Amino acid sequence: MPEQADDAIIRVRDITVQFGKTRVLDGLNLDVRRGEILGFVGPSGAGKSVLTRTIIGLVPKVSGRIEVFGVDLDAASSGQRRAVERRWGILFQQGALFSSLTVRQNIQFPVREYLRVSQRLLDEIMVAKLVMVGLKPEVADRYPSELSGGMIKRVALARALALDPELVFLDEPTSGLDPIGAGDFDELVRTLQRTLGLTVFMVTHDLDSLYTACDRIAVLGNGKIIAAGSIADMRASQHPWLQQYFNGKRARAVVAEP
Ligand SMILES: Nc1ncnc2c1ncn2[C@@H]1O[C@H](COP(=O)(O)OP(=O)(O)OP(=O)(O)O)[C@@H](O)[C@H]1O
Repeated sequence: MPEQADDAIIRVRDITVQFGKTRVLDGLNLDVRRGEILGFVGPSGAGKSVLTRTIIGLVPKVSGRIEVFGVDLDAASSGQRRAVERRWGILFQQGALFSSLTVRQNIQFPVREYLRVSQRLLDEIMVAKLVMVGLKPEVADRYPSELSGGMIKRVALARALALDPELVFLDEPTSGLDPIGAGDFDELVRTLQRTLGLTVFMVTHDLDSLYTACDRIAVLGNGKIIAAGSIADMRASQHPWLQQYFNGKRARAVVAEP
C-alpha cells in the first residue's frame, strides 16, 4: 500500500503501464517528499526509466493517477500542466544533450520554450547555471562532442536547472563516470539540493550515490515498489534482491566492511 506522505511533491497511485502484452508497472504506488533526494533502484529492465517517463508524461499509462505539486496531471488543463512542467527539470539517461547545439544553446533551450526573455538575460541565466554546476563560462560555445563525459553530465544538469525548478528528475546521472567524477557529481547534487531546496528523484545503479547522496530509497520489483526507506531499512530487509544488492560484495566495499 502507498506510504502516505503529507508533504509529497509527487504522488503516484496505482499506476499500470504496459507495452503490448508486457506489463511493466503493475499498480505501483510511490510518494516523493518535499526536499528529499529519493534514490530509485531495481533490477535492470524493471521499469525505472518507464516510471520516470510516465510521471513526466512521455509514456501513457493504462490506469492510475499521478499528482505533482498537488495537481492531478490527467485532470489538469494544458495551461496547468505547462505550469507544473515549468517547475521541474530533467536530466535524461546519458546526459542526452542536443548534439547539434552548443552548450549555450542547450542550456537556453528550456528557457526559450517557457519564457520570453532577451538574449542578454538568456546569456546571464546560462552563465549562472554553468557556474552553479562548477563549469567555466568559456565552455559555452563548445559542442557536446567537445566535452568530457563528466562535463556533459554537468551541462545536462545546468540545463535541468535552467528554469530554477523545485523538482529535478535525474536518470542515472553518474553512469559512465569514473568513481571520482561520480563522487563529485553526487556531492554537487547534494549541495544544490540543500542550497536550492530541491526535491530530487534519482534513478541510479550507483551504490555510492545511494549511500552518500540519497535521503531515502525506493526499490522497484515486479512492477511495484517492494521497499521504501533508509539505507538501514534496505540493509535490514529480508527480500532476496535487497539482501544481495545492499549486503552483497559491492555493497560491503562501499560501506568498508570486511
Ligand atoms: N517504448 C517502449 N516500448 C516497448 N517496451 C518498452 C518501451 N520502453 C521501455 N520498454 C520496456 O520496459 C521495460 C523496462 O524498461 P526501463 O528502461 O524502464 O528499465 P530500467 O529499470 O530503467 O532498466 P535499466 O536499469 O537497465 O536502465 C524493459 O523491458 C523495456 O524493454
